[in-house]
Amino acid sequence: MTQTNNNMTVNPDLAMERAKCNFNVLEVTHIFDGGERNTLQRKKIEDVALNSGASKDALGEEHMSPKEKYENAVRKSCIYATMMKNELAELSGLESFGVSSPVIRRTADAFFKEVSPFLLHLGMFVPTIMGQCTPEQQSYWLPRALDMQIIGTYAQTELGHGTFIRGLETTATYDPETEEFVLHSPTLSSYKWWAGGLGKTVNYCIVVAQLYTKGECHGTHPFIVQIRDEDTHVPLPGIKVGEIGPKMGFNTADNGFLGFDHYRIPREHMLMKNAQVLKDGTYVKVARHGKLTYGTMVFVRVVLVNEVAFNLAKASTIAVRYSAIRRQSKPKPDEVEPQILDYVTQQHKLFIAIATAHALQLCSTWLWESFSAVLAQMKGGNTDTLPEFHALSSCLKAISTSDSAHLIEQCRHACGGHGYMISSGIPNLYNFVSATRTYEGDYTVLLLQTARFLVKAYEQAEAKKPLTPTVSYLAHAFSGSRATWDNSPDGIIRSFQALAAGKTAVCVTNMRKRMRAGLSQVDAWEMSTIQLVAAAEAHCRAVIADTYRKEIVRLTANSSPNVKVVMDQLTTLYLYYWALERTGDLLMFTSVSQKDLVDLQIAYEELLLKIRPNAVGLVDAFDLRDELLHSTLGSYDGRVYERLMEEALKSPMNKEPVSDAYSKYLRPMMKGKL
Ligand SMILES: CCCCCCCCCC/C=C\CCCCCC(=O)SCCNC(=O)CCNC(=O)[C@H](O)C(C)(C)COP(=O)(O)OP(=O)(O)OC[C@H]1O[C@@H](n2cnc3c(N)ncnc32)[C@H](O)[C@@H]1OP(=O)(O)O
Ligand SMILES: Cc1cc2nc3c(=O)[nH]c(=O)nc-3n(C[C@H](O)[C@H](O)[C@H](O)COP(=O)(O)OP(=O)(O)OC[C@H]3O[C@@H](n4cnc5c(N)ncnc54)[C@H](O)[C@@H]3O)c2cc1C
Repeated sequence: MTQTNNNMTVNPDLAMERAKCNFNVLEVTHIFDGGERNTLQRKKIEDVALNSGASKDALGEEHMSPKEKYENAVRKSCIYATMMKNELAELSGLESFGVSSPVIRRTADAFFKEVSPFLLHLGMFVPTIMGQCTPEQQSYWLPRALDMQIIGTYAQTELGHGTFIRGLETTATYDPETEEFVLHSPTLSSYKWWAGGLGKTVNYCIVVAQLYTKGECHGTHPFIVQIRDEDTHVPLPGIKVGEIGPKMGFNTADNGFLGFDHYRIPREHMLMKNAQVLKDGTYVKVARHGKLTYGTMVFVRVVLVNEVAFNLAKASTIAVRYSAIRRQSKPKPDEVEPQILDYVTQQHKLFIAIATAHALQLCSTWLWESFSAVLAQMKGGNTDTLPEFHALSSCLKAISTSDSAHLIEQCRHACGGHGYMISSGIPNLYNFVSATRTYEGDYTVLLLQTARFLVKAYEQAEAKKPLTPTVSYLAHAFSGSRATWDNSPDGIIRSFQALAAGKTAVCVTNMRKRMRAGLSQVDAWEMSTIQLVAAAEAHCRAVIADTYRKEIVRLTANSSPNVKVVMDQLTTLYLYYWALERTGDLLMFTSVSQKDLVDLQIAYEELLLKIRPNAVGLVDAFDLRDELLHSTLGSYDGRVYERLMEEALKSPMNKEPVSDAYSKYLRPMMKGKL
């Protein structure tokens, strides 16, 4: 039976959940939007972009051929880009194209079940122009890129190398005679591979290549390169470009390959903010830090934390709403089948997903603010805070993407068989987010970057030298006793820090032992990398827990009592969950006892029950319109079975009563005539 609510027919179980929610949902929405004003502005943007129906497809994307899917994605990208230039730019308060605006990103998702072929233009091409060009170069390229007169991508990865940037093989050799660079792909493995939009969409790209001048190699540098004619879009002579083929996801992103045959570009097309080649071929290093050319990657790592938090919020909204309408099994024979959300194991699967979406959302805002501060310092020529920020953004990118992918998959498990339907929305979310764990720096590789920093910080702490803020807890690593366990939120966070410090200490001790036994520093490091990754992970969990807790306390200081309670419950749940996931480590590095852990498990289970009545309210507070969810299971009205059937009937397989395959294959086989 269904019930009508605000002119909408709502599933009665969902209506009941909403009636029993005991906190003000809108207040929580405001917290995560960064204030009521932002919520109103976001809603206005969503109304303008989505009310016209321009984001909808006549036929579901999933029923289209790869070519149709791509063309449809380009069609909608063009509609959305035009909206951004006109209606949305002004509304979003952005002077120009909303390169990093989370609201613009969020709204764009309504247009694409997978991704836009323009993602790399906005996500990396434009940011690279902004971050790596001189002011003169910027004034030439940026207006054209922002106005979409040219469309670009970021071509760094090659067939042979993605992680090891210094190993890239594409060459850019300066020719002082003509004042040009000659781009060349000397081997098959030097072909650029993966860049989004490269296959068919873009006419320009940032190419990262080994710079040679006066016979000397100066390492990798970025160049802006035209690859297709601005009018006909035909690839230019000397360019070999195409699409790389079907992938697990990203199938509307036309990821491409690119090779150069002695292809010439003007000298001015090297992006010269950090290093220059003068007309006579003299190489001049401008930047004070050797890794500033990696700046766009750092930017995207920061953006990705927000991106995956948003996608996890979508998956948890779908799975929690579905769990409220789905009834299954009969544990008490005299009662009706319970909503699956009443099962404690289901709550264990889902509430951590909500809490993690909150934790990552708040960490992403905090990370963005830290990034802005680092950029401001670097403008003044000070790069002192960059190593700590690189370590921080690396581990947050690694852990946020990995946790989100895992929890989105857990949301799918929580939806049983129906979660496996493309129309549930969850498979597309998983396919998108699982790629974020790999691109922009693989999980292991980035955690090892953080571990490098941790080991150095540990050595500084050992020498009683000052420590930077995110690792200041390492100063307590030398007390000689195990950290005292205490199950208050602050106590648990201190334990997480003790755990990170303890794991780092073990790594340092083992590496020193191995070196004393005759191993080189490189080999001793390599042999310790399993533990180094674990130390970096522990450090990151301590940072996330600390930031989440502090931010929630700060942001709810003036909230109504029930909002304070439910937000406190969720942060506590997050801390308990991770403490219980790491009991072995806690036993190694803190004074926690077996009894403490048994008590903590019981406290965790009781907390799940306290959160249970507010579960639907909590996901409603993400305020995700149906157009953003793309889900038969997660829509606001909970008409799950009706939507599943409606979607099934749209399948082209249902257009004819008998499939052609019957007369072609089945019938002959069954009649013994094949
Ligand atoms: C509608 C609106 C849209 C808005 C846009 C929204 C965006 C949405 C989000 C999605 C956006 C885009 C989609 C993205 C698609 C994917 C794109 C890509 O994948 S591009 C390719 C990315 N590639 C990588 O990330 C490669 C990973 N590898 C590396 O980063 C490096 O090779 C390495 C760090 C692993 C190693 O570099 P190397 O030069 O070899 O350095 P060493 O290990 O020797 O370390 C030396 C030293 O340098 C320090 N270091 C390294 N990197 C940095 C850095 N970035 N900043 C500062 N310092 C750095 C390192 O710590 C070492 O320091 P020591 O002091 O010596 O320890
Ligand atoms: C959907 C998608 C979109 C992409 N878009 C772009 C794009 O637009 N532009 C672009 O330039 N690139 C893009 N990429 C490429 C991406 O950046 C790389 O795939 C990524 O950086 C990983 O590098 P790799 O593929 O070389 O992996 P590899 O480095 O070969 O990794 C393979 C395995 O080896 C391990 N490994 C590698 N090095 C080490 C080490 N030093 N220590 C320990 N373990 C190690 C890794 O952990 C991993 O398990 C994209 C990739 C995907 C999947």
